[in-house]
Amino acid sequence: ERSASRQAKKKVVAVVGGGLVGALNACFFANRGFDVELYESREDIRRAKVVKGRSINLALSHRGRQALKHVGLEEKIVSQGIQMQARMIHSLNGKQSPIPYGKKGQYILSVDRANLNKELLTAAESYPNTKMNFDHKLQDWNAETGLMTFVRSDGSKEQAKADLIVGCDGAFSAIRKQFLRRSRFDYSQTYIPHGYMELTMPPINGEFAMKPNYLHIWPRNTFMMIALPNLDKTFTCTLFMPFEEFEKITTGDEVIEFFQKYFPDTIPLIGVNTLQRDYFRLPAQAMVSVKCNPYHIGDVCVLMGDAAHAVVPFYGQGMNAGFEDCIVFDEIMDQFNEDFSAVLPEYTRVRVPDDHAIADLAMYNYIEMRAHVNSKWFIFRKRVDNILHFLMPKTIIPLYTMVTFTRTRYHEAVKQWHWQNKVINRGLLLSAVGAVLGGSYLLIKHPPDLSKLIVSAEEMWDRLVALRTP
Ligand SMILES: Cc1cc2nc3c(=O)[nH]c(=O)nc-3n(C[C@H](O)[C@H](O)[C@H](O)COP(=O)(O)OP(=O)(O)OC[C@H]3O[C@@H](n4cnc5c(N)ncnc54)[C@H](O)[C@@H]3O)c2cc1C
Ligand SMILES: Cc1cnn(-c2ccc(OCc3ccccc3)c(C(=O)O)c2)c1-c1ccc(Cl)c(F)c1
Repeated sequence: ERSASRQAKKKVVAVVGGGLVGALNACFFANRGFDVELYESREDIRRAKVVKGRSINLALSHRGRQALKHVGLEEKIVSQGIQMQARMIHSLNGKQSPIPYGKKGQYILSVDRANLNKELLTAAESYPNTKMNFDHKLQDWNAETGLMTFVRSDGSKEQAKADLIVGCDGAFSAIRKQFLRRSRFDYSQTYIPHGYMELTMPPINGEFAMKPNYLHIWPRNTFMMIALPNLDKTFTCTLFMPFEEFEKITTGDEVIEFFQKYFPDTIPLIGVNTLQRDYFRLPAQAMVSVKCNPYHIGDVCVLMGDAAHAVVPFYGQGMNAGFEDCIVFDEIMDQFNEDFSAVLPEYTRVRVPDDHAIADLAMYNYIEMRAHVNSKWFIFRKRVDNILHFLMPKTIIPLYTMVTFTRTRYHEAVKQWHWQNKVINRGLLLSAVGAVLGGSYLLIKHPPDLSKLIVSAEEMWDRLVALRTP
């Protein structure tokens, strides 16, 4: 009877959304001994027949790896990823310039999205206290009672209750809908004018078409393209371009014309037919940035991952930020002894500033890259970053390094970056003033003999004229 009462005390946590963050979160809560009910609208992607489509990949970096480490999955996922040890910047003339991230051993990983999701679902399912409910699309839920209504693909409905509902149902979250009906809930969403399209770069003679251990980037201001390697020796290229530009390209010839103009080196690597086939396979997809606050309702519901903060993909941090949400929540559960009425408000207080900061940083990167960044500028900026970091490793840490290779809180990385910019600008100003003062001192101290100067200038002019006269 004691065990029954203990059994009765076990709380039920409903994780809505079995994507990357939901599946990982199920592991975190199952690890704590909760009864976890995972609800996912899609069928079990592990059972779906292997459709040899395009493999979509993502950049996994430190924050995401730390979350995987918490549930013992880091080694497994890292072993199935491909290291990208530097950026490879492709110039218009075909020149490739590798730029290290900074220190040796600092690399990001290209991981396959579907494979990662499957591994996380399998890990969640391995806990005896976790139940997987596929083909369960949340339709509505009640913030007072915690009662959820799910609809199945056969049209039938099911209801379920939980002590805690964790909304991990992505950028267009159904869980978040209830939040929107409540007062003092801040919400903003921004669609950017760019869309994205994924293209596959096949192997050439069974080998990678380009060097595999790099994040390949073609920065062309308005147009940008990146390529991440896959285990099957293909690259998944993502083309970012304004929708109005996508709409101008309507024929196979126009695709080649466009790539000839902006990404000429990729045509022989992707192949004309593959390029024309892939380009028209799917329309360009939209990118949305979502910010909201608070992330919780009472002690009943909390949002995590894209449901809480969808970010534009120009920092490669969306999944990493969502994975870090899981660690932060878990740490607060320890601090407040799993008391949801204290944990949820604290999670909002701690996490909102950081997720808003990465949303802003990703948008800043998008605007900066769209406006200024071609290959020369990209190379210049990153080389300056690396030199300053080398000269003053404790004072100047590139923003990308803080975001990608540390768990510095996102909003603190932004503060540090602003402070560093001030120091650098002040340093530049001082050295400019010093040069002017020093120069003028020398001119006053040792005035040049102007007559000699004029003679030598006249002599130079005569020589130039002589050169030009046949
Ligand atoms: C082009 C592009 C490139 C990106 N590149 C990177 C990158 O390099 N690195 C990185 O870290 N991030 C990247 N991201 C971001 C990353 O994809 C997302 O941050 C991540 O997928 C968020 O995971 P999530 O689980 O919160 O949401 P999702 O992955 O969207 O999962 C949500 C899940 O909820 C389910 N669901 C939805 N509605 C319901 C419902 N009503 N009931 C039940 N289930 C529901 C969905 O079926 C899905 O399985 C990129 C995003 C894009 C668009
Ligand atoms: C998937 C992924 C992982 N990281 N990054 C990333 C993003 C931005 C970066 O710098 C911005 C900058 C360069 C030069 C000047 C200002 C800002 C760097 C970098 O520093 O290498 C790396 C991406 C990515 C995603 C989309 C596009 Cl379009 C892209 F190019 C890269």
